[in-house]
Amino acid sequence: MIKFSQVSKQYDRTIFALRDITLTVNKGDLIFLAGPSGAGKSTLLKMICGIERPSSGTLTVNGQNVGKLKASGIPYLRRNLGLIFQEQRLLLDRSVLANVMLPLQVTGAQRVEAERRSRAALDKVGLIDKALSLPQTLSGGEQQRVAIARAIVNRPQIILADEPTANLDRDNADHVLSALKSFHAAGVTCLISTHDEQFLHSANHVIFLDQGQIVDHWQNSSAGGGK
Ligand SMILES: Nc1ncnc2c1ncn2[C@@H]1O[C@H](COP(=O)(O)OP(=O)(O)OP(=O)(O)O)[C@@H](O)[C@H]1O
Repeated sequence: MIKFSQVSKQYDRTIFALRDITLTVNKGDLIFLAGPSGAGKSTLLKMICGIERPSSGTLTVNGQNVGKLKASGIPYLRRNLGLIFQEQRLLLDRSVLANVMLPLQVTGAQRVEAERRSRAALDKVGLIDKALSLPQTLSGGEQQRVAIARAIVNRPQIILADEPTANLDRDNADHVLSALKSFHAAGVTCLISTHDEQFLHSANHVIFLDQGQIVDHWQNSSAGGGK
């Protein structure tokens, strides 16, 4: 589904954000990316959705070679991706429901259908009662769950989440984690970067990055996680 073959990314001559990454993500995987600040976690996620391109090596996502995609091919690539990135903030002057409906309206869905699906997405993250509220009246954790609803409303095959629990308290972080796990349980492939020990504690599949390289990769097929 996602295949990195000896992929490196240099932002300039001196900084290797990623170095010689070889990695396969299979359909239905739930993978956490861990590692210190600057390790390359965000860069890896940004390459999968075409925000950044490989400097060398080959990256394919659903059979598409990301390094060779024209700019006009990027929206097509992202059609199958649900993105949860810090930079993609909610529009503060629109209701929660309107925010979640946006991706559907961009792809030309009928308003009634867009609203029905958006309400269903909000229901899944436990926020249907906030549909008509403005985002700033919600807590940080609730806003993050709205961002998750917006990311999944197009029924993506893959969710990419960059530090989805950053700045959240334990309760809200747990809500966010369980929302993501429920999409994984429904068959969605998830890649999640995190510093959150609690996330990692319950994880079955973790890739550790340091200075742009994979330094450890562990996978436990039984429930409960651990090395
Ligand atoms: N747009 C950019 N231009 C130049 N250098 C960048 C850019 N984005 C990231 N870098 C550098 O690339 C390296 C990897 O950064 P990246 O954001 O991928 O790490 P990270 O593991 O996600 O860190 P954090 O946990 O702090 O978010 C760092 O040295 C960073 O300074």
